[in-house]
Amino acid sequence: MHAELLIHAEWILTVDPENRQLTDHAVAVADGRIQAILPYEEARRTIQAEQTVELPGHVLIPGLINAHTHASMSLLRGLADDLPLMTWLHEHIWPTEGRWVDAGFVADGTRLAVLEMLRGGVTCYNDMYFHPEVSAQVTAESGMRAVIGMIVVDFPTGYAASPDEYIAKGLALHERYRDHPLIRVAWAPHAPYSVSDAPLQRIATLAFELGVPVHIHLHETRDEVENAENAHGERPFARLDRLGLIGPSLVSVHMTQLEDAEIARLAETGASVVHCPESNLKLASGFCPVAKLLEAGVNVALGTDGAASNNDLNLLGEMRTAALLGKGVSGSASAVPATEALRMATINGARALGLESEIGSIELGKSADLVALDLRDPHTQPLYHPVSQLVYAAGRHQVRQVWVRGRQVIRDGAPTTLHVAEVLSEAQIWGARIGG
Ligand SMILES: CSC[C@H]1O[C@@H](n2cnc3c(O)ncnc32)[C@H](O)[C@@H]1O
Ligand SMILES: [Zn+2]
Repeated sequence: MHAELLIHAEWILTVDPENRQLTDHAVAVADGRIQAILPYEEARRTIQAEQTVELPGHVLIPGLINAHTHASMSLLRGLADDLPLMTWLHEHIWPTEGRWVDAGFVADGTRLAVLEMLRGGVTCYNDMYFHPEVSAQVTAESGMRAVIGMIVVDFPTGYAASPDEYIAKGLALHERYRDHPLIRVAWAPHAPYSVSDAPLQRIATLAFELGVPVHIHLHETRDEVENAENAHGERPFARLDRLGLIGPSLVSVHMTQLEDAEIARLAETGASVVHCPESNLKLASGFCPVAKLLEAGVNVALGTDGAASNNDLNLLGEMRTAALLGKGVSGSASAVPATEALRMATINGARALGLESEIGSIELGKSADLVALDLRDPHTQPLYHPVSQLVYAAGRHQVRQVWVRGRQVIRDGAPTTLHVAEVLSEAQIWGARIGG
């Protein structure tokens, strides 16, 4: 058998339905896809590889999936800290966005975020931000994978003037990326409090027709739910259900306020939840009942949210926080074990984004979106269970090799498609402009 690439790793965590942990195996890649997973000796005998990468002491995992972020908000990292959500948004973030966000901001911010994420082993992200056509282009150029949000809000911004215009721009984006190998699109109405019934109903119809996900902030804080109940006598979840949005394409982000009946409804309809533990902690938004959701059979993925509320785009850190917080919130040390946190950051993210047949696990025929971490560091030794070191102890500097669709985008810790000094210099210029 001929392969373009053979990756020989000391451990492989497949995250496939059998959740295999393989030792001394190799993954063969052809045409950007996983062609074989074999014991290394057998691979050596049977596969003619153009390139072999030897990874002693490394664990190979599926690329991590950041299921909710606002990539270009990386340029607003550290601008306004230690505030609750609504003060942070209304008094700091939205005024700053109104003044500074344009296509150039989104290009430079997305590049900074893509660089940070690739270096942290994230190979795919789900975005919601202004000028999505710019994020899509920058991401595709960097060789990363993304689901780009076709954003909708009721109010005018520098990007669009009305819900109809946001939707028209979204449809144009969908058309532009219809057959792209790395870029997909999703509807991204910002939140129930910022998008009214008519555009939400139209989005429900269009999502069904186009077969794309609907990505929305939902039940982020108790205030959000109480304000809606006081104003309209209805919880936002019930309103979205009435408008036809609770279903298999729903990617509901945050969900810190959930009643048992809502959890049952999520499970029954096949909707996904994206848990953003660090953003929820930093904004003191509340706690998503992850253990209960998993128990009920709801698909729970992991996201960082934007770097302005996290303040990093580190999925390794997010797995650790999710595993620890899941135990704290449920009162059970067995809740959200390391293997589950890894599933949330990989296959569950893929499922939420409608990409389960393509990414999220190391399986035959799937895209070769792969990450190798070197565990030969004092804080990840000795090694009883690779998944334990990965989730509870590993850091981003241990991400050494990253491939997306079989293309190496990080080699020995350094990007192959982005120029670090240039990306940092543009970020510093924006920092001086905005802060000065
Ligand atoms: C319509 S573009 C996205 C919009 O969302 C804002 N945002 C960033 N983080 C959050 C959050 O945690 N909750 C609600 N809205 C958020 C961002 O600043 C953009 O304006
Ligand atoms: Zn968000």
